[in-house]
Amino acid sequence: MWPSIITIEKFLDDDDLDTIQESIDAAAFVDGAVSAGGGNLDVKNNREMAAEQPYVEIVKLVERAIRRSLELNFSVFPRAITRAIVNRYDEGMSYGMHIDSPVIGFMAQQQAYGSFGQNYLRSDFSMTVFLTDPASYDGGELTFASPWGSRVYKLPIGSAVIYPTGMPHEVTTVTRGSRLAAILWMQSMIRDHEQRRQVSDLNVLAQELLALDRTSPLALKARDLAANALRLAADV
Ligand SMILES: O=C(O)CCC(=O)C(=O)O
Ligand SMILES: [Fe+2]
Repeated sequence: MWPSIITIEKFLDDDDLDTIQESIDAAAFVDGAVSAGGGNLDVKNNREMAAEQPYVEIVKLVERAIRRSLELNFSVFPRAITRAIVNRYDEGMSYGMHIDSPVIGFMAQQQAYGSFGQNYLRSDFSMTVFLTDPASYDGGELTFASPWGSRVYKLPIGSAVIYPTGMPHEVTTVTRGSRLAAILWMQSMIRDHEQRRQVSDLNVLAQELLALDRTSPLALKARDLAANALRLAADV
């Protein structure tokens, strides 16, 4: 069964967003074709931030936000993440229905960093962090062809959506303004979706019991169970 699509409100805080806006204003953008994977070149029409200083600042903030998000860590259990891409869709741009590469780096024409096979990452989850106020653009909806039907996401600035990477998705044409987002891929410590869900439920339960009473024997038992379940399942 597919894992569900997760949304995280205020994934980035106001300070992060202020710094990011300064970086965006200072940045140069190049053709997004440089990172089109697995035969998606024909449907990809967007731009992405050049790999220069303002971009490095954004990558740092996004990574810090990943580390501090309990919700993300206890649902994805990230083992490795790609560097974020900051993409941009101006009026008339879109990314047609596609699926992302199952292994980032594998058969990549443009991004062959290092020797062959280095830096491969199994993409269990994809993530979009919205960097534009939705009132300032029309269109640009991240839309999934999910097993539960079509699902549309156009979230507030600073919010994020995380989805299982195999799920077909598109970004519809922007018809007014510009839509910017940071996107990245994550490999989970736990490959199997059902097993990951179990470990996740246990860890969330333990957190909730500990929040009620950090010293209750029940909470401590749940903590140990959750930790041991993760230790058993984690492939690190
Ligand atoms: O901009 C987005 O929200 C998603 C972009 C995307 O699907 C991709 O780059 O593979
Ligand atoms: Fe995609």
